[in-house]
Amino acid sequence: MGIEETNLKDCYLITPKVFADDRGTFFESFNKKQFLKLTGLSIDFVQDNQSLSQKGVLRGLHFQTGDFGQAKLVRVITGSVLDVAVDVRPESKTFGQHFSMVLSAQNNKQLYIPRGFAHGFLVLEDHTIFSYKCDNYYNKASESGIIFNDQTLQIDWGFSESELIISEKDKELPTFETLFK
Ligand SMILES: Cc1cn([C@H]2C[C@H](O)[C@@H](COP(=O)(O)OP(=O)(O)O[C@H]3O[C@H](C)C(=O)[C@H](O)[C@H]3O)O2)c(=O)[nH]c1=O
Repeated sequence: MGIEETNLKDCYLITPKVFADDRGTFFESFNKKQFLKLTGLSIDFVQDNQSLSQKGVLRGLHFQTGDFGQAKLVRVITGSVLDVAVDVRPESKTFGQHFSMVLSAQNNKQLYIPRGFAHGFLVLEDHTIFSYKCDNYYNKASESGIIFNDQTLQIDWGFSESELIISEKDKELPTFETLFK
């Protein structure tokens, strides 16, 4: 497993070791001991989530507040997404900065997103299955988020807004300024 820290402290890009043979491929999608050895983080995931989306769907930017914050290990099982993690830790040197990366069934890359980050992704092809592990349970009352086209964050999603499929809930998300300034 290869691991590298992104421009955002504690946010890691992981490339699993893939074993290929004439049947296909195999890789360990998570190994707690290896993860601790390479990051120094002892993580206990308690919930796995999965979503299926068509091309143009944008989910996020979401996070849970306070004690209900979630660290996530995200990956794509089929298809591909542009995945985006935003540092929303006010005390962080990279507060308000983001990291984006294409995660796909081809590159098998995963992103570890610590608590205190907002997360979202844009789906790049139909029938994309997105799967992720969370270290805290879903808590609807603590859900928060930032509007995808936030002017402060300036995230380049690569799609025009007319092409996007976004939930009514996500269309109403507040701006970064409203939440943090
Ligand atoms: C997240 C979640 C949702 N739900 C229920 C609530 C809704 O009735 C339904 C769809 O939820 P939502 O529209 O929030 O799903 P996404 O837009 O994919 O939300 C996720 O999208 C971004 C990218 C994330 O990183 C978050 O983990 C998560 O917020 O599933 C649950 O029952 N448990 C859960 O953990």
